[in-house]
Amino acid sequence: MINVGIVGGTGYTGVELLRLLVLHPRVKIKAITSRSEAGINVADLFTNLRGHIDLKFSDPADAKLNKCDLVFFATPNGIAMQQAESLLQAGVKVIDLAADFRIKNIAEWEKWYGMQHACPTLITEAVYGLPEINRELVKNARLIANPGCYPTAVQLGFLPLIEAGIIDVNHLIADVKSGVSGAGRKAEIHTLLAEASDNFKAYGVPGHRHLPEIKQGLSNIAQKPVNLTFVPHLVPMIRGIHATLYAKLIQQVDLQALYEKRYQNEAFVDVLPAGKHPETRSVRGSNICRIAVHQPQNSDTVVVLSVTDNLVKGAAGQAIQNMNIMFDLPETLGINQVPLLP
Ligand SMILES: NC(=O)C1=CN([C@@H]2O[C@H](COP(=O)(O)OP(=O)(O)OC[C@H]3O[C@@H](n4cnc5c(N)ncnc54)[C@H](OP(=O)(O)O)[C@@H]3O)[C@@H](O)[C@H]2O)C=CC1
Ligand SMILES: CC(=O)N[C@@H](CCC(=O)OP(=O)(O)O)C(=O)O
Repeated sequence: MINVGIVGGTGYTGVELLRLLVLHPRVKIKAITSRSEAGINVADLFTNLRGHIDLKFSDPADAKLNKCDLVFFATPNGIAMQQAESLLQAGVKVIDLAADFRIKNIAEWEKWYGMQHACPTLITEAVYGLPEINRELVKNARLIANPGCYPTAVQLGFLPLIEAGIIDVNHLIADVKSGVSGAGRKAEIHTLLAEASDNFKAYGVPGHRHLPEIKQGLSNIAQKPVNLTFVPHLVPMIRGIHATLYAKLIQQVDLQALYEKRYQNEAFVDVLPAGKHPETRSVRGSNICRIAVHQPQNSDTVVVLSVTDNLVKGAAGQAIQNMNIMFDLPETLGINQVPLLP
């Protein structure tokens, strides 16, 4: 069994990790931390877990994390970087769901995240955990930077086009919508029911912190710098990411065949038949990214639609996918749930 610790067990990604891990046949959850709920039974706070878990939240300072085989950080940015080094030294693997180890250029990270990096020496070693690109590196990793929710949907959507070298990478556009759980469980005015429901707005247009992450990933695939306009939106739904991606074709190929071939061996990427439009509810609660590729009116513009559940393929599910790969388990173990409809 893999002995697992979760730091930040009361946030939305933390409780999603719990929902998936309590039924994972090769995992034993040893510790779940919360500063605000320390001493409280996990199943008293999250009643969906009643009958599945018999643990109390512990304060992060008291949790015996260095006795675990793996620790997930489901914490705000800037927390994992303070503890990763000592855990690795104790032989514990680390998966950070936040952004502490995602960006290789430290000055760039410090600019976007507004803090000094506490552990720059580990950035080179950290593996960006998008298995569809980095599976071989994930296998031997000790430290995983789990991708952001927007970056997962956008990178998987653009990937086949960039790998094939058939689009102009200087003018990429990602128009992306997120449900409000993407903002986390902490109280904030913009996620109040009266603010977020029956409303729809863009935000972060001058610059969102996922922009450098997506550009870094796409530039690695292209093996040259890419230019991207990224516009996130908040939509009145709870879960889900819907990315509409635009690029200019510089070469005509059978796009449907390209996407089907690229993802034919990927358990968690589903390419829809030609002409279809994926819906966020078709992936809700699952680790699947569903993609459709279109070339409207046979013009030179390709439009890709990519949907995920931000809390699963965009966070907890992808983190468990990485864990399965790191521990040489079947990649789908414990995370092949059928999406919830309606
Ligand atoms: N929501 C989403 O869709 C996605 C989120 N992420 C990232 O995952 C991480 C967690 O997100 P989410 O679950 O939404 O966040 P939440 O705000 O919902 O939860 C944060 C959790 O971290 C704990 N925490 C906060 N501060 C500290 C601290 N200083 N030390 C230890 N624990 C702390 C909180 O519990 P307590 O205060 O009681 O200790 C809480 O359990 C974030 O970095 C987020 O950006 C990534 C992809 C998608
Ligand atoms: C809707 C919403 O507010 N989304 C969050 C991003 C989601 C997130 O969790 O950011 P990381 O993946 O980098 O951790 C935002 O725009 O700040």
